[in-house]
Amino acid sequence: FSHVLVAKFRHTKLPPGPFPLPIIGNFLLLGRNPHRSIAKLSKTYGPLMYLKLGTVQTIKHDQICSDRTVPHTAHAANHHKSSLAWLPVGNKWRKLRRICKEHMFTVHKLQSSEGLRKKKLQQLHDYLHECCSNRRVVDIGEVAFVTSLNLISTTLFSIDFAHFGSNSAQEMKGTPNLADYFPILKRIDPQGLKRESEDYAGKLLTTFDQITSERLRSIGVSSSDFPRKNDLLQVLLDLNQERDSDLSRDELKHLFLVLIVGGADTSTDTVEWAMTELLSNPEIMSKARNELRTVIGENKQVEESDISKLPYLRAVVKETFRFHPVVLFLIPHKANANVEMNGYIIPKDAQILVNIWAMGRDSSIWSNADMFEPERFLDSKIDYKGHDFEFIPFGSGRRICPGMPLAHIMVHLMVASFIHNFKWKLEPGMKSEELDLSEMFGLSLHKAVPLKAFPVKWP
Ligand code: HEM
Repeated sequence: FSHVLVAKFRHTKLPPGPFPLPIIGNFLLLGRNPHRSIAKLSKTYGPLMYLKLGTVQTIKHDQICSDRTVPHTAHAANHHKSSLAWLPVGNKWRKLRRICKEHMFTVHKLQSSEGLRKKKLQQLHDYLHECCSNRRVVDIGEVAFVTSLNLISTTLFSIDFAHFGSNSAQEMKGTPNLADYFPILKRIDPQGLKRESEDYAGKLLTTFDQITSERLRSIGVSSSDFPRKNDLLQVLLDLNQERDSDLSRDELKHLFLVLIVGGADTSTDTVEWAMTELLSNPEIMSKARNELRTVIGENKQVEESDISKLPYLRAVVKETFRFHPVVLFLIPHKANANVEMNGYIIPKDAQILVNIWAMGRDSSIWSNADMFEPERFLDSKIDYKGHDFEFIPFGSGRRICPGMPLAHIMVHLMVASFIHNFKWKLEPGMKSEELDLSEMFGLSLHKAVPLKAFPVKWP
């Protein structure tokens, strides 16, 4: 195979793309919304395009290679050396993926920890109820973040990581790091993000290690004082004891770090976008709420097994993934050798960005691509499990999101909890058709202006 590539290499060239400026390359073309700028550029240069960003070479294409370009911030606390998200495809990465696939995010393991998540959703409901009684405005993104973080942390180790109304949620939010595109600036660290991440990653890793020590101690003590937990930490410790995996303490804490960081912002932002669209489209909101009323009934909590009985809710979530995918370019992949694509050469070590946002808005794939229409998914078999390549908000193939089964549960149940027993009223003077939909590009694509509204008891 590599011989063919070398031979072809002599006759072919890099994919087309705009002419790069010295040093900064095409960086200025990206602007504040690179997903939109790149989609626009691809109208001129085609679906496979070459961009030079700072000193990193970048290519956008639907086809992928499986290694990663490791961002500057992922070096904090040496996370990149043990992290599922940043390791190249190799034995260590395979071991971690296998543990996630076979022992953590299976239907069976998620069912055993369902009771833990049920409590977190009840807490969300109680908090919304309290805001409703006190006529208090709700920052939907903030509340979704606290809930997402706790849903993940409780699934992992039966512990809450955030509380409604505290700053702990905000402290964990990420900001984009300019240094990722300019390796030359790494030593200067323009935004102080490496230091911040070092601090933040270090604190979390220490916390995870303490939680593990605590659990190991409690396992040795009488079982009536410390009943066995149904969480994934217990599953991993059991595996180690059965010698079915040789996960070191170091690997364990880095695995927890990547699962929390990978899962919290993405799920939060998806829920905030879904709620933004529901509040902007009252008809869609009432269809989704009526379905919940008919299938679940009043004053009954939606359960994980109910998701399969709620086709309209599922269509709303799919449409949110199409219209507002939050991991815009997947997590950038890297070519680990010169690769031929469409007669062009993608050079070894080039960063590969797959513009999921542009795929979701492509009018040659979707009718009324610029409209939020959940109905398009009602009679369609298209799903986001990685087989329908026009719709891959979780990626596809080897690097597909391992947390997708948990994300699927979390996003559906959070949206359902927000709308099941509440109507939502915008702040005085705001109209649904005037809701601000502008985006902020970061680790995951979130709303630039937080969505705030008042819950009102319904009916
Ligand atoms: C709505 C929620 C989520 C979305 C949209 C999402 C999306 C993605 C995407 C697009 C990727 C990269 C795929 C690629 O590069 O080809 C990814 C990777 C990953 N996700 Fe998620 N994700 C979500 C939730 C979660 C959750 C809840 C967890 C864990 C609890 C998680 C853990 C990870 C990890 C560890 C990776 C890296 C996998 C690897 O590199 O091998 N994600 N996710």
